[in-house]
This record gives sequence, structure tokens and C-alpha cells, in this order.
Amino acid sequence: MNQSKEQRILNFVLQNAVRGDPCSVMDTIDKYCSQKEWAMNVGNEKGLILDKTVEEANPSVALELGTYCGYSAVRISRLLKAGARLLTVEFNPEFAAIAKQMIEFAGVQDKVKLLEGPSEEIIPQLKKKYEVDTLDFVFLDHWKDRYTPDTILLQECNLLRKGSILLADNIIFPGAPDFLNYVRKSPHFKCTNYPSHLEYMQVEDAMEKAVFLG
Ligand SMILES: O=C(NC/C=C/[C@H]1OC[C@H](O)[C@@H]1O)c1cc([N+](=O)[O-])cc(O)c1O
Ligand SMILES: [Mg+2]
Repeated sequence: MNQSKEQRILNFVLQNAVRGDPCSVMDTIDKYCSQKEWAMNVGNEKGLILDKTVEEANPSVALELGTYCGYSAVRISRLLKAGARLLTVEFNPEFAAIAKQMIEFAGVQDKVKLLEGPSEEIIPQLKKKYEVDTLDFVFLDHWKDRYTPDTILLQECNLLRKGSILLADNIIFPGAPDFLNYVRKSPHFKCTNYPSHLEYMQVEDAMEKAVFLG
């Protein structure tokens, strides 16, 4: 059976990146996806916005929704302080299997816990099953029509605290208009927009930061 694009990306990393070196893994994925096959990794331009937001949050506990091949899980976890952890949620088993190998090759497996399943099922389990108190940082990069219901669910599950930072990818392309409307109208969030471009393309995109005010 012929390989998936995600398997080809992983193989390129296994053959060309430096084991245990997160930056080498990120650079190798970016090289493959800009030169050979486009893929929906956050990429290096929006990745720098992600880096700055993670450094601002300096999270003890971070959540990512939409692992895909693990590019942003590697990107986020490389910045985490000792003892901090990233929980990353992926519902597609093929993608989860690729991401698991990508995370292990990058050497960040001790900081990352990959949770396989739908976000709406996993979020209500975070406190009891995954021993989460509150989340310091959340990266939303999964199905765009899940950003709003999952942001509401995070609040309903008391997983946000005053100052929790949410960062959402793809605000322009593919777009998350209902999420933008929701957080910008809500008195519980302070929003900041970061114009950028779609990964590996000259298409406009943006990220939105939403800080929970309690
Ligand atoms: O659909 C996108 N992301 C949704 C991803 C969904 C992921 O979470 C659930 C599914 O298993 C997948 O792994 C997307 C799409 C584009 N795009 O240009 O089409 C660009 C991006 O950065 C994106 O995150
Ligand atoms: Mg994205």
C-alpha cells in the first residue's frame, strides 16, 4: 500500500534530521513541506509567533489541540522549563502514530503526552484522568469549527485561570470566523491579532491570542 504524505514527512525527518535535536526536526519538516509536499504544520513564520507566546506564558501545563505530525508539539515542548509538560490531542490514529515517532525522534517525549481521541471527549477528562489543575497555555490548531465549542468547554471544565493564554492558528485561512467573533465579543478574553501568512505559502493568515480574564 503506498505511503501517506505524513509517513513521507516522517521518513524524511528520520533520514535527514539530527536525532534528539528539536530545531533540526522542525527545520527538516519545513524544508520538506516548502520544497516537496505542502502540509498543515504551523511552519516557521507563524512558528515564531507561537514561540514568543509560549515564552510569554512560560507554562507549567500546556495543551495543544490538533497534533497532526507533531511539528508544533516539538516546537512548543523545546521551550518548556524543567518539569513542565505539554498535553497534545489528536483524533486521527494515523496522524497520532506519526506524531508519536516524530516526538520521540526529537527527544522531547518526556515533556509531551500525546492523547488520542476527540477533543470534546478528552477535555472533560483532563482534571481527573490527566491530573491537570488549570492550563497556562492552549494552542488551538485542530478543526476550525471546534475552536469555539472547545474554548467554551475549557471554561465549563474550569481548566482556565486568570491569565491563561490561548493562541489560535488559521484565523484567516482556512479561517475561524465564529471563534474570532466569540472571543472578541466575550468580556472574559483580551484579544490580540498577529498577521502572518499561511505556512509555506504567500497567502494571508493570522493568529489570535486570547488571554482569559477570569
Ligand atoms: O484543517 C486544518 N487543520 C485542522 C487539523 C485537524 C487536525 O486535528 C484533527 C485532525 O485529525 C487533524 O489532525 C488546517 C488547514 C490548513 N489549510 O491550509 O487548509 C492550514 C492549517 O494550518 C490547518 O491547521
Ligand atoms: Mg494550522
